[in-house]
Amino acid sequence: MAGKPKLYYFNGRGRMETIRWLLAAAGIEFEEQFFETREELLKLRQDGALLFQQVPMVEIDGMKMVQTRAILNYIAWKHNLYGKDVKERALIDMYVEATMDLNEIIMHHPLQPPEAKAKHLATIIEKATTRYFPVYEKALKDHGQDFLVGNRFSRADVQLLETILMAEECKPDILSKFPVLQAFKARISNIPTIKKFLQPGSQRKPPLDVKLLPKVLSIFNI
Ligand SMILES: N[C@@H](CCC(=O)N[C@@H](CS[C@H](CC=O)c1ccccc1)C(=O)NCC(=O)O)C(=O)O
Repeated sequence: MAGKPKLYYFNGRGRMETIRWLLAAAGIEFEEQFFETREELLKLRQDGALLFQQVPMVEIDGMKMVQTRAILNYIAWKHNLYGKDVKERALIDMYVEATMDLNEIIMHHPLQPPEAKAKHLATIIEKATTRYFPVYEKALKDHGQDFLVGNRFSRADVQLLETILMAEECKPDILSKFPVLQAFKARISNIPTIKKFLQPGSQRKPPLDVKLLPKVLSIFNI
């Protein structure tokens, strides 16, 4: 039996956070190898551990997986969080690709220069409340079920909850016009594996501390 998955990244959310969420939701314990300096990233490269010289990298089932979506797809498929057939998977893919689009904007917020922050935040709020959240609100309202797809817990529920919580960090009342999403958030947050991940002391990471920004920028040579 392979050991626990091992995640290689800096000690922050970035692109690795959704992977942490999905492993935790699936009840899979994982280890983390944080790097603090660019030299540590370069060493991983020199060791040939990074297929495209980038992280996230996850050692799982004898593989050194890279590319966030590939890693997420593998975990979801392996732990039956990807629907019951190809059509449910197609719907799940549409929903999660959209959550990742919104996540991408949100995760880059801390990297914005001070003079661009207000406008960038306004964009996050506008996209979340006019393009993305109305779709999920309607989907849940129309089929009247507990979960987004096939009335069964899937990665779509996990990734939407992660995105909702990140959006609320940007604007605490961002769900004020989405009562069905408010109920969805409470319901999915109460799933035991997710409830545990939301407890203090779990491997869930906080929003990027602005004091850590210079370190992240130097690690990735941005
Ligand atoms: N397609 C791939 C892309 C993976 C990817 O962009 N990895 C990056 C670190 S994460 C990034 C760092 C700043 O951009 C970040 C950090 C914080 C927030 C958002 C992004 C990397 O390794 N940069 C070194 C290099 O590209 O030489 C995947 O989905 O896995």
